[in-house]
Amino acid sequence: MATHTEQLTRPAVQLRGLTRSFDGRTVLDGIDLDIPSGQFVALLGHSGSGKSTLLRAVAGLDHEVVGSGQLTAPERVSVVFQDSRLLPWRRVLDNVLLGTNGTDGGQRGREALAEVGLAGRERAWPSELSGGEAQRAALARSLVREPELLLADEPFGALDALTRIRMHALLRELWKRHQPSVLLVTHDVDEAIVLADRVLVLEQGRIGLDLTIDRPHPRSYRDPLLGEYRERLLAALGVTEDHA
Ligand SMILES: Nc1ncnc2c1ncn2[C@@H]1O[C@H](COP(=O)(O)OP(=O)(O)OP(=O)(O)O)[C@@H](O)[C@H]1O
Repeated sequence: MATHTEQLTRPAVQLRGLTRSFDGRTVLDGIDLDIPSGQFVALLGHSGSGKSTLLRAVAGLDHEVVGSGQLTAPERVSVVFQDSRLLPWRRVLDNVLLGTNGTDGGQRGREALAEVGLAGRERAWPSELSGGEAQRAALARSLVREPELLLADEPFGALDALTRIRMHALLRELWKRHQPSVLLVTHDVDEAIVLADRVLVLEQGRIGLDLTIDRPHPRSYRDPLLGEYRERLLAALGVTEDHA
């Protein structure tokens, strides 16, 4: 049995030898990963490299991955996807409260909506929200569960560039306030280095690069030191910026 000290220092997420194949093709090839409690981690990789597969496994949504290795994750996990997945026939507050016991008359849901800047929109229908507002509502829905781990799969991928930047600030602010561990899947190198304290690159079924971003927050996209991280990540992804 784990001692009290071991429980306190144990990482929020612990993967050992996690493997997943589809039709005989190996997508995750023995992934080892520890995410300390409260760390904000971004996961980069080319399309088809297995980012969503890894996230789904950590979320407990992939039953076939069980038995391929060791997977430990917290009990309270929230997942946010690229589309908000709000139920169109429920008002915004009812969407946020979905799956909660609602014993406080929806108070926590109202607070979560206020936190993401949607106070006053509780009774709106999802169809009345913009894409950015719908993602804010999705974040509010994830918050009411007070997750120890927030998993986000390209949550801002469908938003315009300006909205995305505002959402970056919001996510970071929510993280600072609630301190969940975060695993954010993204295609966007800049998004990863502006938001995360650690960026992983998934390639050929393994973590090819594990980079700590040692810069204070809030980070500026124009910080020249972030440029160095950017180059390392692009190199790990095999991307050259030479368009000449
Ligand atoms: N349920 C499934 N059945 C068969 N193949 C799958 C399944 N889920 C994922 N795959 C395959 O596994 C590989 C990795 O997919 P995954 O969605 O994890 O990649 P990704 O890195 O998230 O890609 P993207 O950035 O394009 O979303 C792909 O080749 C995909 O076709």
